[in-house]
Amino acid sequence: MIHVEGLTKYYGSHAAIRELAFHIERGEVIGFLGLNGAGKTTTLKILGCVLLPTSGRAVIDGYDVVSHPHEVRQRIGFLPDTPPLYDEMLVGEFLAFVARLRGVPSREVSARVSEAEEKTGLRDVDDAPISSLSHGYRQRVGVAQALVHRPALLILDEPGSGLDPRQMVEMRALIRGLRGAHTVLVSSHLLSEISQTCDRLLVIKDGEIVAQGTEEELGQRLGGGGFIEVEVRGERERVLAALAAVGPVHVVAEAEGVMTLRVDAPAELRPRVAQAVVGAGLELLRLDRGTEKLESLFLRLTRGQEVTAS
Ligand SMILES: Nc1ncnc2c1ncn2[C@@H]1O[C@H](COP(=O)(O)OP(=O)(O)OP(=O)(O)O)[C@@H](O)[C@H]1O
Repeated sequence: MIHVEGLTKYYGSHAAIRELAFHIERGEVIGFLGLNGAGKTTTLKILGCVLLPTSGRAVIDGYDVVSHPHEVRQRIGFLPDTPPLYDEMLVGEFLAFVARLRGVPSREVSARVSEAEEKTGLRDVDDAPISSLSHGYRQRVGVAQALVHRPALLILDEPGSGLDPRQMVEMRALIRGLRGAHTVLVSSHLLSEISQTCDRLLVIKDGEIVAQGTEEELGQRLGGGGFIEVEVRGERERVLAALAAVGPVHVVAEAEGVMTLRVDAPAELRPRVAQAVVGAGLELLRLDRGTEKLESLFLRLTRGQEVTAS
């Protein structure tokens, strides 16, 4: 769906991105991760036909973004870092306007607007002025305008920007709901924002792709290997003995007979942790995959400590 080769963009003498190369299959949901200034927006604007590259090639659904921008624009929906919303319009009216602009036949506009509102949870604000919406709802309208013409590819530049934690949970659910109908490329500077939403991650640092793969693969490649967090009630020695069968165990906290522990093992071994605890007659209070560590690994990667690129 997206094929990028040697993509480079200079602003004056400064290379915002250098020799980017990656490939995204149809139907994939890809997270594009990098700290502020890493080059995410520059890359996404080139893919969105908003900016021309200095050199290199980006091909979307078989069409080159430089030589065939019209064909590319028909196939993509783009949420830029600042959504292009008209404050004085009503939500439904705005989406209908965008649908017509993107060539949706008049008789289908109303159904497409309803479909976009349904997907993004905007039904209740169809007749609300855009100016009256909260930031979270404005971001949803930004996503709705990107998908109202049913593009094969959705490019979302930091859809989580400025959202509070509850709105962030809703945005993640929204993006998960797009799977199947669209290929999605979504950027963020925080792993936690897109964690568990994406099939694969592309990590960009100082204008270069420094790693790509699933969260699990990146964790392993970065030396993390993943870990499992578990809270158990029971006698200390029995708890430790039961969990040691799964992997190396570290006690994180202990209070009033409840132990919080970290087991150094990949997240897929959670069922084994559960079996070990319950099988030993202990009480399992909580069982989570450890994501904090991956976040810190990601920060290490993007802040510049030595890591092998994939
Ligand atoms: N119009 C411009 N003129 C000059 N330099 C620019 C321009 N736009 C971006 N840059 C520089 O290019 C680099 C990459 O910027 P870009 O906006 O693509 O990064 P980003 O990862 O999207 O970061 P952010 O999340 O802050 O937008 C940065 O060093 C930035 O300062």
